[in-house]
Amino acid sequence: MSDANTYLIKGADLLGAGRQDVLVRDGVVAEVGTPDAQDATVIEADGLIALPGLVDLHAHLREPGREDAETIATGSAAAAAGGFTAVLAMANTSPVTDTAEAAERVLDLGRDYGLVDVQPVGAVTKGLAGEQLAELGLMARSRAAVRVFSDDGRCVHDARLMRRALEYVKAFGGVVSQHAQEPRLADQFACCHEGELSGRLGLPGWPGVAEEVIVARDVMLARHTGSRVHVAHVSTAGSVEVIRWARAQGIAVTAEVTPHHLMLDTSLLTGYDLTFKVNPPLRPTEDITELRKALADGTIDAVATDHAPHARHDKQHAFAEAAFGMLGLEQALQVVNTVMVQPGLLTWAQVADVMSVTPARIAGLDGHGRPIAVGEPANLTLIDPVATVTVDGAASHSLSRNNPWHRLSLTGRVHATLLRGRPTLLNEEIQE
Ligand SMILES: NC(=O)N[C@@H](CC(=O)O)C(=O)O
Ligand SMILES: [Zn+2]
Ligand SMILES: [Zn+2]
Repeated sequence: MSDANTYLIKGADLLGAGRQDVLVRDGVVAEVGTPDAQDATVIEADGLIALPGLVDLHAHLREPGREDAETIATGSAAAAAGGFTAVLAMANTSPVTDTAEAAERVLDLGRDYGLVDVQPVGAVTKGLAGEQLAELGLMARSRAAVRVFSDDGRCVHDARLMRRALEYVKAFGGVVSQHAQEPRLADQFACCHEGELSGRLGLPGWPGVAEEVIVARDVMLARHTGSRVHVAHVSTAGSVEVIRWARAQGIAVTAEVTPHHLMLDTSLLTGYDLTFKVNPPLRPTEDITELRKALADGTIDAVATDHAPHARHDKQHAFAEAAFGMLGLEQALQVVNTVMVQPGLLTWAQVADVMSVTPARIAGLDGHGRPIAVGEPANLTLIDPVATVTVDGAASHSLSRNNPWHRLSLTGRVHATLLRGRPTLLNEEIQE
C-alpha cells in the first residue's frame, strides 16, 4: 500500500549534492540519500534535475474582472505546468487590488485551487490612478501580508508619490516594484522600440530612455529614503548600467528580466503580429546580449514572467490600439534553459537562485526558495534539461493564446512540480 502523503523521488540530480533519492512525507522533505520507504509512491527522476519550486515575481492572473482572459484557476494550472510553486499576482485587476479585502480575496482564491501559492501584489495608488497612495499599511497587516506593491501596467511617474510610497513600505520591509516608463517620453500608444524599424513600420516609438530615466530617478529615491525599489521587466542595456552603478553604491535596488526580453528581439514586429506587442517592447539584439550578461553576473537578480494573458478580441485591433502583453508561465524555465544554461551563461544552481531563491527573498515569501534539505517544505520542480520541445500554444493551460513561443523549439521539459509535498504536476499532467 502506498501512502498518499509520501513520495519517493528516485535518482534526481540535486545539483551540489549529486544524484540522490528524496523522501517527501506530510509536506516536508523527510530524508535525502537512500531512504527506504515501502509505503511511498515512487516518482522516477532518472536524468531529471530537482530545483526548488519556482517563484514568479510578476504575473497577471486577471481575476477578478477579466475571467475571459485568465482566472486564478487557469493561471495556477499554467504556473504549475511551468514548474512554479508561488506566483505574485499583479494588482491591475478589476477591481484593483488596492485594499486589504481585495488582497485577501486573491489569496483565498489561490488557496481554493491549491495548485500554486498565489501571493497578491498590492497597488501603490488607489485604482492605479497615480494620485493617492492605496491602503499600503492595511494590505501589509492583512492576512495576505502584502510586501510587494506595484501599479504595474502603469508607472508611478509622480516622483513625490514614489518617494512617499518608498518611505511608507520601509516601515514593514516592503518593496515597490516599478513599471519604469516615463509617460512624457513613451505614452500609452508607444508600442515599438524607437529606431529605424518603428519608423519603417509607422509605429509610435518607445525609446529605451523612457525606462532608463525612471530607473535612474528611482534608485536615487531609494538611496534617499533608505528603502527598497525593484525594477520590473528591465529591457535595456542603459537600465542595466544604472542598476549596476546603484548596486555598487549599496543602494537597495533589485531587478527582474522576462523570458521574452531575454530571447525575442524587436524585428519580430515586422509582420505586425500582435502577439509580440508587449510593454516594455521587444528590444534590439544589443540589449538582449546585455540583459543576458547582467542576469549571469547578478546585476539582474531574477527572472519574472510578466505572464500577461489577453482575450483574442483584445488583441484583434489596429496595432496601436491592441492590448500589450504575452504569456510566460509555461515556457519560462525552458526559455532560460535554452538561452542561458545551454550556451553556458548560467549553471542550474544559478537558475535556482534567479527563479526561486532570490525572488522568494525579494517578495518575503516564507517556505519558498528553500534548499531541498531535510525539514524544509517540499516545494520542488523536476526538469528534464535536454528534451527538445516544439511549443504548441493551443495546448496551453492558460485561457489565452497570445503565446510568443508557439511553434518555436525550446530545450527542456518540466516533468513534475510539488507544492508542500503534493504533486501539482506529474508526468506533465496537472494534478487537480
Ligand atoms: N506587460 C504587458 O505588456 N502588459 C501587462 C502590463 C505590464 O506588465 O505592464 C498587462 O497587464 O497586460
Ligand atoms: Zn509593466
Ligand atoms: Zn506586468
